[in-house]
Amino acid sequence: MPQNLPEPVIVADNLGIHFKRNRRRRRNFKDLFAGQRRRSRPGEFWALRNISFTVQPGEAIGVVGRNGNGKSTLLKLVAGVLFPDEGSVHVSEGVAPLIEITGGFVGDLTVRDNVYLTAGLHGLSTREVNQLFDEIIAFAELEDVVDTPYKHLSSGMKVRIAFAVISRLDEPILLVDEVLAVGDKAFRDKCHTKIRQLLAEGKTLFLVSHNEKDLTTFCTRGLYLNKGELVADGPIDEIIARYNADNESASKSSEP
Ligand SMILES: Nc1ncnc2c1ncn2[C@@H]1O[C@H](COP(=O)(O)OP(=O)(O)OP(=O)(O)O)[C@@H](O)[C@H]1O
Repeated sequence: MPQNLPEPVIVADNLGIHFKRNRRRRRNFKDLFAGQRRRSRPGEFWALRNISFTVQPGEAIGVVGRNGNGKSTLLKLVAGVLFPDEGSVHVSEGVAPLIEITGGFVGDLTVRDNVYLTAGLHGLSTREVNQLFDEIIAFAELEDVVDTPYKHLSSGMKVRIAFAVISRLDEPILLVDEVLAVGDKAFRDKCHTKIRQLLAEGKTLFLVSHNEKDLTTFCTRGLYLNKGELVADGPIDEIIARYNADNESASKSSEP
């Protein structure tokens, strides 16, 4: 008898996106009607191409790859912050993204207003945010700056409040980019405990990290991106071993 697998929460099918070098580029509304098979123009390069994978609910996936190899771009595509130029990514559940240090927060708004805005955008009512607000601020340990404009916070403080909000959105999929590396050790430990709790509740995790310990602690499966291609998809230990082996040989070949 075939096993009844649950419906996947993320399906990436031949996903690709290209950027223009030396210029920030976002797809505009007109691009949406320009057809799926836009070819790369001069000065453009594929940041990701031919990426296909399926994620089941509750999986914890670590994304590895050297700097600039497309990890954050992949998370942004899953979060719906960027649109693909080729292929598609279908995400069937809500996503809580912690993908940039700003967490999508607005610099001129206070910490308080940003908490209400971000939680509101993810569907929480004002009453629900009222109930969660003190817990969020206490987790972030930012009681003293609740009415300070977000832009005046330090990098570590920004990550604290972003994580505190994002981790309480109760979305089934959590996307975490390298940002946690910015927090101090005590806060990182708190975040790790929270991530463990969310995984135990059955949430799906996508974690981009250069920290092997974090990857092996939280993730069971790894995706290895190299020059914008998905070169390996498998158990996290095997993926890390392959990534390390590739990098050792790369650093040896560049020795004088
Ligand atoms: N908006 C953009 N416009 C132009 N190029 C971009 C844009 N965003 C990313 N890139 C480029 O796409 C490539 C992949 O970037 P990405 O941030 O996904 O890499 P990464 O693997 O997350 O790197 P890191 O480990 O340093 O965080 C890089 O060459 C980067 O410069």
